[in-house]
Amino acid sequence: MLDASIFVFIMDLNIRNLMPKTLDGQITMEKTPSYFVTNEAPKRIHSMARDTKLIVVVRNPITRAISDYTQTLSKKPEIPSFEVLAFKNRTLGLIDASWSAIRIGIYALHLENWLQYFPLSQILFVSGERLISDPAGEMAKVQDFLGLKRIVTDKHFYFNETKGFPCLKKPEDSGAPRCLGKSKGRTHPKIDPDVIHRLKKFYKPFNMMFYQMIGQNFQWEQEETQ
Ligand SMILES: Nc1ncnc2c1ncn2[C@@H]1O[C@H](COP(=O)(O)OS(=O)(=O)O)[C@@H](OP(=O)(O)O)[C@H]1O
Repeated sequence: MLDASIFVFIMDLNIRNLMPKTLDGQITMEKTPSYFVTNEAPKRIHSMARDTKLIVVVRNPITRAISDYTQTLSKKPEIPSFEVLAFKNRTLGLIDASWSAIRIGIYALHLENWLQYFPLSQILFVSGERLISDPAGEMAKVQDFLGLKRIVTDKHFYFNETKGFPCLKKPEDSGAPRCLGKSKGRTHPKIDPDVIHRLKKFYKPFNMMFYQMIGQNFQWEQEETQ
């Protein structure tokens, strides 16, 4: 994940100059997880290319927070537990919304910033859950959104039992199947169910606001979270 300050620096250099040249009919894609939560990003991207199509992968914010924590933990094993970091005051049940792992999942808040510059029709929200359970279905939506022929289909994926995730088959060439790397799909630590319960209450109004803003309901409230 690109650090937000490095990202802003690259934007200042004018990212267009860093992109590969494209021919007519080709699309340039650029991916940085921190764009969505960087305040300056929508304004700068809009001033550079207002017709940019934006794709945002979202998953249950609680799972997202645990995933984020698991990633940090793998680099800094000495950090406090998730349960400790999640609260400002655990006795009062006060969630620490300034902790980035929690704050990033307040999708409605970040989206508000983007909607000042981009219409909803230019933004596709991809379900992180369906990207795992039905990667071809989710990729069909991505291809449609980008105005591409549906080249990537279920022929291209298989479920890898060892990885526990879908991987790429590469049916058209002789290349070996390819799964995402070790840093994707890590085992999450078990989190105290009371903390999960508190986080569900915390995120519910923000999730509702988000569903209303985008006219799409991800039903994260119905999920078993771990
Ligand atoms: N096919 C496949 N293989 C492996 N992992 C998959 C796949 N599809 C989605 N995921 C989920 O992607 C999560 C990692 O994505 P990141 O958020 O770290 O990506 S990034 O920061 O945008 O680069 C990662 O989160 P963790 O499970 O917490 O590691 C996965 O749940």
